[in-house]
Amino acid sequence: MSPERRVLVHADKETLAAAVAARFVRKVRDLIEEFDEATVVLTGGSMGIAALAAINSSPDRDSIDWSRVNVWWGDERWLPKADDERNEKQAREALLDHVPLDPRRVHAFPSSDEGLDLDAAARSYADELVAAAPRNASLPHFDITFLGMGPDGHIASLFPGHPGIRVTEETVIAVRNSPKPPPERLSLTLPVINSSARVWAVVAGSDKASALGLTLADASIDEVPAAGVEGRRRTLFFVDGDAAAEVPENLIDPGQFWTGADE
Ligand SMILES: O=C(O)[C@H](O)[C@@H](O)[C@H](O)[C@H](O)COP(=O)(O)O
Repeated sequence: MSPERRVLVHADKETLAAAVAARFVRKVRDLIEEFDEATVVLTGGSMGIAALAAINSSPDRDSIDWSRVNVWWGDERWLPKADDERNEKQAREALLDHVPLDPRRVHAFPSSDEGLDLDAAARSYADELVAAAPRNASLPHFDITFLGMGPDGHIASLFPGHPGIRVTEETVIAVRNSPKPPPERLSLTLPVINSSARVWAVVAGSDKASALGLTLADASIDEVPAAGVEGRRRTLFFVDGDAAAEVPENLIDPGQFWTGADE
């Protein structure tokens, strides 16, 4: 495992979500102070949304200047805009609707009721990424990319055994036949996820233990997509005790007490 990857274990889902929230608030505040903005990429799934809800209930939530935060998504479920299962809708309800974001900085994936087909929607989000990229770059600078992980080791909508995990020429892909409903989705590709300065994977539950163990043992990305995740500066796996069951002892950081030079 790369030395830049760390596993931080927390007792249960609640303390895990609260720890992620505290670190997020601190880091985003620092980024805005230093660079005048911060860019985060959100995910769906239970822990991705639980982390957002924990940020919302953090006593320090309002210490962030939310008008300087840029929001993107790592993947989206191909559903109508108002569908309760859309990652965007869940993120809005958990956090985004409760903080004073600048709507022009919130970049949701297209929804299935906007008149685009799935492939056109992927191209449209790819164009949006290019449009937001600084000069001489092809992607925005992502500071923190959140990921959840499925029991099969999928991240975003990159599933084991699907060709999407190997796509490097595109930034956004249309996903069909997803084993996790709904079958049609949109996803950033692995190189885009890994372009992020920090990747924060939030993983809880005993059903994730085996995939997490394989991820940290550098399994093949065709079998365990999460094994390919690596932020440019730091990759943190925030996990609960149940998910950590198959993580070798020597890879477990002194937990929540670890603070790197750049978190
Ligand atoms: O749209 C989605 O479903 C996700 O973005 C997906 O990648 C999710 O993060 C994992 O499946 C983990 O989800 P759970 O935490 O619910 O297991």
